[in-house]
Formats: sequence, structure tokens, C-alpha cells
Amino acid sequence: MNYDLSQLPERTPKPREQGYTMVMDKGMSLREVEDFLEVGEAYTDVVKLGWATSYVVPNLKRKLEIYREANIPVYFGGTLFEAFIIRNQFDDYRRLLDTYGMEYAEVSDGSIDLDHERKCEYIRELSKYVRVLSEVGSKDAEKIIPPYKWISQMQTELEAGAIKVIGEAREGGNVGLFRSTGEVRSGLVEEILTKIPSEKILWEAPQKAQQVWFIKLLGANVNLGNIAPNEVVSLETIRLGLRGDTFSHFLDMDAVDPMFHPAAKTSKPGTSMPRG
Ligand SMILES: C=C(OP(=O)(O)O)C(=O)O
Ligand SMILES: O=S([O-])[O-]
Repeated sequence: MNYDLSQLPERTPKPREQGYTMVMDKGMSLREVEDFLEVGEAYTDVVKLGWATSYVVPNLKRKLEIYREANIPVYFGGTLFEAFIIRNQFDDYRRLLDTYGMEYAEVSDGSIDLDHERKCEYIRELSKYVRVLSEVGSKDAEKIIPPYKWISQMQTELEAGAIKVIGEAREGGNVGLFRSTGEVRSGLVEEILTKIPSEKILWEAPQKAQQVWFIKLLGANVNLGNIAPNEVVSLETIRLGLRGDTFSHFLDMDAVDPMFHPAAKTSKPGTSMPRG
């Protein structure tokens, strides 16, 4: 960090198992990746090449090399996995992972109806070769999966070998974990957390209000995903309580200047905490 500041929540150091930031690259140029890494490298744990953009982007090999040089693992979006599966090309998908030297893969069923036992077989098979992130939740806003199903799918996918389970939100943050307005399905999240340890879950939370909600609930080291590359530094400040949204959240009120104690605030108007 550039200077000292007290009372910050402790962030897990890289390589992290917890406190993950998963960034979504939906087609950045090589130069954009380099620029992004200049500021985002320290705060990025894994990059997803969104859905099937890896089929289309030029210079894919070089792009993967640049991320590799920065020690940031990359995986192809789950939609690409689904695009191979629906075409009966699972063996081709495995070869693709091999050809590009991928160390991570996502197994999802956000756009297809996949028998759950079969999904677990794919997780078991791929986890022999790569670290598997499996995703629960549909991309279809009409398909509301009840909490008990989220939980049983997450449990069985972790048992099948997934290192983490991803909660679906899409790039917009308006399905799966969220309502169409972007509001968190808080009852769903709280119910999931009664059964699945939060360090095993990577919550897709592309909108700032969603990131804030999870950080307030689960702390600075919650795993968050589908973060836009140009939001990574902002997210880090929110994790640290250095943006208005979480400004007071991590402070020990006994250690702050008494002028800013809530009691002082009510008795002396005009000395309230600055918002920023
Ligand atoms: C993020 C998305 O999907 P994937 O996990 O396939 O990248 C999406 O469809 O918005
Ligand atoms: O919709 S819920 O689970 O808050």
C-alpha cells in the first residue's frame, strides 16, 4: 500500500483461498489486459473469459500468456462448456483445455437443462485434470430454483470435486442470486450459508450495491465474482472500508476520535462523519 492507515480489515494474501476477486474479461485487447494488470494484478485472483468470448477474441494464446506471466489463473466461461456439451463434444472440450494449458475449468448449466448426476460426473472427470469451479443457478430469470435445491446442488458438486461453487448472477447481476431489479435474494443467501461454508462459495456480484451487501454480511474476505476489470480497485477499497458504502463498517468505535462517536454526533450537529 502507498501509506499507512490504521484499523483496516486484514486481507488474505495471494495466493488466496478466500477473499477471491474473480474478474470478467469479456474481450479485452492485449493492451487492455496489460493496462488492467498494471493496476489490478494485486487484487485479482482469477480471471474468467466471459461465456464463449474465447472463441471469438483474436490473440487468445498471447492473452493467456500475459495472464500466466502475472500468475493469474484464467478459465473459460461456463457457457463455453455448455456449448460443447450440448453439441456432444465433451472430449473436444477436454482437449481444448489441454491445448491451451488451462488449469481451471467451469462446469455450469445456466443455459441448458443438464441432469444433475451427469453434471457431477463432468465435475468428477474434469477435476482429474484441472481445478473445477462449478456454477449453480440458471441464466433464465423465469427459472426460480428453491433454496433447498441450491444447497443440495452445491453440496453434491463440492463432493464431486469442485474447489468452489459459483452463485449465478450473469454480467448484469439480475438473475440467480438476485431479483430482476438487482436486489439480493437475501433469504436464499442466508439459507445457503446455514449449510455451505462461505469460503467455498464464489458469489457473482457485478453491481456495487451487491458487492457492498456481501462485504457487510461476510466481511472483507468474501469471494466475489463477475467483477468488471475497471471496478477491481474500487472493490478493493470497499473491502477495506475506504469508500462511503462501508466507511464505518470495520471501525472499532472505541478507537475512533470521540468527536465522531454516534452519541457525540447526535448531541453536536455538524460534526457527523464525512460521506464519500
Ligand atoms: C457471465 C456469464 O456467463 P459465463 O459464466 O458463461 O461467463 C453471462 O452469461 O453473463
Ligand atoms: O427471495 S428471498 O429468498 O429473499
